[in-house]
Amino acid sequence: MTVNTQPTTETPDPRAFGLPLVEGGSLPAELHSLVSSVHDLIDAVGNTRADTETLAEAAATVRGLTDRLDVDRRQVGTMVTRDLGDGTTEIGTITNIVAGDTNPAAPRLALMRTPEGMRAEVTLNTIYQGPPGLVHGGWIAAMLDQAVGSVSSVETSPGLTARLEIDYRRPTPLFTPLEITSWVERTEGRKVYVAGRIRAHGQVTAEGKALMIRVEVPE
Ligand SMILES: CCCCCCCCCC(=O)SCCNC(=O)CCNC(=O)[C@H](O)C(C)(C)COP(=O)(O)OP(=O)(O)OC[C@H]1O[C@@H](n2cnc3c(N)ncnc32)[C@H](O)[C@@H]1OP(=O)(O)O
Repeated sequence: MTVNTQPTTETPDPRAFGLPLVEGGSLPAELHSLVSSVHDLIDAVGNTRADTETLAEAAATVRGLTDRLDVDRRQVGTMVTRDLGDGTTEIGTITNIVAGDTNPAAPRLALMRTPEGMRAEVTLNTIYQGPPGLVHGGWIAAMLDQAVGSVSSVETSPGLTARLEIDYRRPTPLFTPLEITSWVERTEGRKVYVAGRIRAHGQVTAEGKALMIRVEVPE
């Protein structure tokens, strides 16, 4: 078995595959503000006990806004650059459910590069609830998938998750700062073995191990 411990960095340009690429810094402040407002709206809708008249009025208002916004859609697969805090950038889909800049359902997980791999802090509201007051187990897996996928992409080259294994060590609380870290353990050709961890109050709540398969880019 050949073990390559010196990953190569080669990020293909998505435009070569017909995918639009947007500079993250070029997204207007008004769009960020809209995404943030709709994020808060989702939380409010999920928890409201408003009277039926208010609910009906809100539904009509939201329907009207949807119709106004849904006139000029981005192409599916639109990519965006994101600053990783160390002078490097990564490229990901703009509506990525975990980290997408324009996805109001995303918790805005901003992974930054560290000497060990990647790290993010996030505090989750009831949009991500599974058991009472706790983060949904599938969402924990989604966040770890993103964290390991991102570190694999940045430290080697973009790939897809072939295998993901999660150990749920303790309940992961809502409304609590969570620290998410990820790192590359080793690479073997196209196979990248990665791992990640979620901590709350310094205690590990979940750990993940994954196998990423680097995408073969045609010449
Ligand atoms: C870009 C910016 C940051 C992005 C972050 C994104 C994070 C989110 C990541 C995701 O959620 S990806 C979406 C979920 N994953 C998928 O949809 C992948 C679906 N599976 C596939 O498309 C293919 O199975 C895959 C590309 C993973 C592999 O297919 P290939 O045909 O390219 O590879 P192949 O099947 O020949 O396997 C290559 C090697 O990996 C091994 N392998 C593949 N799947 C495996 C598996 N499940 N378990 C163990 N080993 C596996 C396989 O045995 C082989 O080993 P050897 O080279 O030693 O022979």
